Amino acid sequence: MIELRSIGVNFSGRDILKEVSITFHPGEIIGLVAPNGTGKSTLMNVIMNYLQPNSGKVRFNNELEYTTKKNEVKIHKLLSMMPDQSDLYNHLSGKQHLKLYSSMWDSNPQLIENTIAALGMESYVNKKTGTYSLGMRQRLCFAMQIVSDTQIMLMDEVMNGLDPTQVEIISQILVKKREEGKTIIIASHLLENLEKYANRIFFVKNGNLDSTEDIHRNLGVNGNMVIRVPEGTPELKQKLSVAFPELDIQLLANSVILIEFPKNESGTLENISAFLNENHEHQTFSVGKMTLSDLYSKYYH
Ligand SMILES: Nc1ncnc2c1ncn2[C@@H]1O[C@H](COP(=O)(O)OP(=O)(O)OP(=O)(O)O)[C@@H](O)[C@H]1O
Repeated sequence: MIELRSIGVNFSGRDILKEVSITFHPGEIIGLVAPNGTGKSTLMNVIMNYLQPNSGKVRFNNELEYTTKKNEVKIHKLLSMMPDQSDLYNHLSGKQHLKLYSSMWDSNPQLIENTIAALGMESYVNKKTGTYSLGMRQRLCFAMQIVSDTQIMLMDEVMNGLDPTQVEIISQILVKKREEGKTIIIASHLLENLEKYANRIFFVKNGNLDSTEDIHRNLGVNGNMVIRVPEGTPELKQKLSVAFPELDIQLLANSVILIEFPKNESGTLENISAFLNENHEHQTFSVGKMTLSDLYSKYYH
């Protein structure tokens, strides 16, 4: 269990984290989501004690804090941060890296073979990592953390550079680790993927961690539906806003227009469909439940 108590981090007069208080439990996958440069890595660095916060404390399992070097050693037995690809030694093989992590955390050596098999690394794990592709290096970094078998695992962009099959395999391993009672914190920009396995997701904004549950409630968008109009233009958005002033309508950077409406208002859907058919020649549009990406666009708009 990790308890963050009023964590504050300030860089050059800018609050990156503001009095953040939150508890993460065993058997939970936590998703951290935010635009680049918002504070996700900063939060992880505070949990690792790579960065001392300006205020507040982190407490582990109701007893341990970073008050002494001895405590730090104890905490780092419970905790691991997924290594970065730049941490790999090009002259060592994947297997040597796995053995290193296994011995550093004194975990069950059987986990090495199990993880190699689960991630399909058999064909290259004995080769030097200097010969690996980006995806192979990323898989190895993930495997190293899995082999460490720590109670708490922090992962920054775990799915970086992985193909869809690998993303699926790693997602399944994460779910399995959660079932074993691990606490896993993942910073990711792959929202659709995160939504599949995260128990709680937080958006970081203005130094705060806001749960998507709270955001749904506060924005009053629970159960809302969304119409997505591809190839939207500022003119079409303007026309829609005039015709439906009561609705939230956004033109996103990728030229998609998002029109949000409450689920039970089928009349609204019919009116918008009719309007689009009249004003948006030869283009299709789709209707669906509001996704995490939609919420993200709305929240960071
Ligand atoms: N040691 C530091 N000194 C000064 N500013 C820093 C330091 N570390 C991070 N920052 C700043 O704090 C902000 C948050 O950085 P952070 O690395 O936590 O972002 P992030 O959300 O993880 O971004 P990304 O998605 O790009 O990884 C950024 O503006 C960054 O420039």
